[in-house]
Amino acid sequence: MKWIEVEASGPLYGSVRIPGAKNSSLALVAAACMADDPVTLIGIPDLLDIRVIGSMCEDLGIRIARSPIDGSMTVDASRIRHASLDVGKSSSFRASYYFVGALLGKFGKVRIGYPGGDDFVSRPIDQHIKAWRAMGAEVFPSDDHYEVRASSRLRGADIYFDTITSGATMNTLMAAATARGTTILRNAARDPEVVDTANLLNQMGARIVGAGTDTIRIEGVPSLRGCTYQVIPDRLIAGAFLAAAAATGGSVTVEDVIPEHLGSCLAKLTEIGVEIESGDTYVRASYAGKLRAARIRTGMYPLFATDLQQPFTALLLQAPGRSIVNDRVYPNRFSHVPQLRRMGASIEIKGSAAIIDGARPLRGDWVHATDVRAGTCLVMAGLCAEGVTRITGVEHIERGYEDAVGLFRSLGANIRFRETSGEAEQGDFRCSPKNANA
Ligand SMILES: CC(=O)N[C@H]1[C@@H](OP(=O)(O)OP(=O)(O)OC[C@H]2O[C@@H](n3ccc(=O)[nH]c3=O)[C@H](O)[C@@H]2O)O[C@H](CO)[C@@H](O)[C@@H]1O
Ligand SMILES: C=C(OP(=O)(O)O)C(=O)O
Repeated sequence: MKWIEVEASGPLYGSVRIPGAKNSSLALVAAACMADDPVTLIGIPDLLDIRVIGSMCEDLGIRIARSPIDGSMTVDASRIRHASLDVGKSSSFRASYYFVGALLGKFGKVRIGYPGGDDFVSRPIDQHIKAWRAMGAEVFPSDDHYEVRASSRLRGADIYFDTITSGATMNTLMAAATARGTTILRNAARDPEVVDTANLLNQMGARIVGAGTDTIRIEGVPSLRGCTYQVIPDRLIAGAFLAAAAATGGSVTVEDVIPEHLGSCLAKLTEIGVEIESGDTYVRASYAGKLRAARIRTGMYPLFATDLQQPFTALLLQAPGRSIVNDRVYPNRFSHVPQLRRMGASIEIKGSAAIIDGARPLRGDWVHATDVRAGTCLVMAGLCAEGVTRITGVEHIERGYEDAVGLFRSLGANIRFRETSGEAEQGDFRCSPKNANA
């Protein structure tokens, strides 16, 4: 068994270089598979999901190579043989559905496992399906996988998304890039990851305008070519480190970021009383003597990201008074809350909101991370708690961070991996990991 052990470490100080964005990288690697010759992607993080994609691609005859010099990834899909993806692999992460958008045009048929990834009770893909159907494809569900088939070349369509979804917007961008005619996406997501995907596709020869606004127009082209492209920095990792700086009373600079991508995050930090300084490619967050309670309501970009609500919950646990964190994107995304309660936090869930009474002492315990951002939240809580916090569910944290432990350590955090080959020794732990969800 593997877990992360965290102890109160005092204020975090220093700088971290922010890696490439996971949520962009997942789409960019799939998009790169559409080109007739190699695409080199710079800055793709070495994450679990990316490694699974690599192995899945190799099954299809796509060659993936990492440069030993700069870590750039070259995707060579010139010899792709089919689009029948391994069901187990494609079901182990959320964004496998991008391979439908990417490969449907070329093969007219994609077979793939249902999307996995973090479980927030409900994560429908009805808007992806709506778009594929509008472009002339049909979806055939089976027990553990689904198949999407189009009997002729996909055709451009006028698609209105019933809800703003980054996944369906990016997926449809890929499908439309080589479809016949014009596609218009209305009520499209405006996330930086959408713009990043459109920018890569355009560099591969696609004709996409309007990415970053709610209406995107795509003129289909017959084929796409290779190029070299750099992924954007991970705004969610950057936001989490800025929140961690404030929660521990320290000062952290995130480097190699695009500060504009952090607009709502920085606004909230300022509201909470954190001092922010930013330049062209960096942001520094510093504790300014006092934290203030706040209200946070998540929404799609440029609103406050649902992926930042958990780190901000850990921050607000340190702010005196009552804070309210309302998740409008995933109303059930509160698996971190019972874990924080085990540590002594006063948090109640009412509907889609977590009501936090802050500045109560936290104590270390065994806790379990059920998703990427819950893991970050628990690490932050552990840094502020008395005693030792032991976090299981490490594999979820590793889905989002190449080296979470190393990055926190570089800022002075008392944090390390622990591993036993068998059962934990009796008396070693205050509660067994199996009970950590209680
Ligand atoms: C791999 C990846 O990029 N994951 C991110 C992506 O997930 P993902 O792309 O899955 O999330 P979406 O942007 O699609 O979801 C946004 C909202 O739309 C809803 N929806 C989505 C699709 C659909 O067909 N029908 C539907 O109703 C969802 O339930 C959610 O309420 O954006 C989420 C919201 O910013 C983030 O939390 C995830 O980290
Ligand atoms: C929810 C997330 O990831 P995924 O969509 O891949 O499950 C996340 O990155 O916070």
